[in-house]
Amino acid sequence: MALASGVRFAARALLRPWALLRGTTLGRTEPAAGGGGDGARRFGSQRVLVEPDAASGVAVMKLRNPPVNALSLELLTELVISLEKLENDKTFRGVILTSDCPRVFCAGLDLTEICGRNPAHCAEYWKAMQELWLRTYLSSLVLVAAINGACPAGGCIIALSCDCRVLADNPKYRIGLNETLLGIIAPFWLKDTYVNTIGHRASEQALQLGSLFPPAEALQVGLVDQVVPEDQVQSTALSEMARWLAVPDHARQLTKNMMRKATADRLLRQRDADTQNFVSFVCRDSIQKSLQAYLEKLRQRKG
Ligand SMILES: CC/C=C\C/C=C\C/C=C\C/C=C/C(=O)SCCNC(=O)CCNC(=O)[C@H](O)C(C)(C)COP(=O)(O)OP(=O)(O)OC[C@H]1O[C@@H](n2cnc3c(N)ncnc32)[C@H](O)[C@@H]1OP(=O)(O)O
Repeated sequence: MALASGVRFAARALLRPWALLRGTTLGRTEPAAGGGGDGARRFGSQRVLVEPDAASGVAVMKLRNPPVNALSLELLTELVISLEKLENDKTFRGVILTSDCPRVFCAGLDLTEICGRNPAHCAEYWKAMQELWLRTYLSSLVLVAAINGACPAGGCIIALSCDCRVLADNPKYRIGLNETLLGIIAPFWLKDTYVNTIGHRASEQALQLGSLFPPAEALQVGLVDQVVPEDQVQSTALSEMARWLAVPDHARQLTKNMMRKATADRLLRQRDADTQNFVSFVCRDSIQKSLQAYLEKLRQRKG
């Protein structure tokens, strides 16, 4: 499914050389764990490990930005590049998105990318977040989220952009859009994605309360599709992938586009306004203070 040319252009313009080169090993391949035949060679970058299996047409894409897979500008950029590489390789039909960090799938936006940063950086950062959402939400691939850890806010939106979600049955692994608890709000396209997944009334309540759902409640509200023992998340994600890949790609892709295009177009039509809105909102003194206080609280928790 071709993304709007504007998005492709934006992606290329966004993927500045330094972001690609800083500590990454883009393009370098290494044997996947356990060897494996042709096509089993890993590739990716410093923060995204891709384990492709050409025989099945499925790749496992692991977020590897310790300690909590906070969505730094580099991680956002590397995720877009890795996904684009797999989409352009017709060997692959599906991607399982998971975490290489223990206990956390993705901690959401890297708050250090917006706390104490200038408006120009916040704008660049938010464009990268928009781009990742557009890439995953509209991907021609089948995306299955194997959620093997905590999944708040920005991490939840990545999981929601996938076609389905498998969550480990650990009460510490909570998922949801908790932005209001930080004193911020989810932008309309996150709200739209939530509504498209769990419905308007459930979204209205969960967004206002900043709800982080434990597995049983996440399943009940429809935020995730399966809750399984932690050691069965990856195998269950593979089984779910097989179910989706049993459908002819073209028909599935056209149907996915029919279901999601209107939501994505809403952002595409007003990307710059959304960016300006984000920058003016997060750069307010009151919001900066709120985010700094939240970060401080996180850092003191271990004390
Ligand atoms: C009109 C609308 C306009 C604008 C909208 C405005 C904003 C955009 C809105 C929505 C989009 C998305 C927003 C977000 O994603 S905001 C971030 C939300 N994330 C969270 O609330 C999660 C915070 N983290 C945690 O709860 C825990 O860290 C976690 C459960 C993930 C893991 O716990 P654990 O005990 O394993 O680790 P910690 O000791 O807590 O953390 C380790 C280390 O990492 C730092 N950390 C954690 N999360 C973040 C983060 N999101 N950003 C940056 N740094 C983070 C933490 O401080 C520790 O650091 P250190 O002490 O230095 O080791």
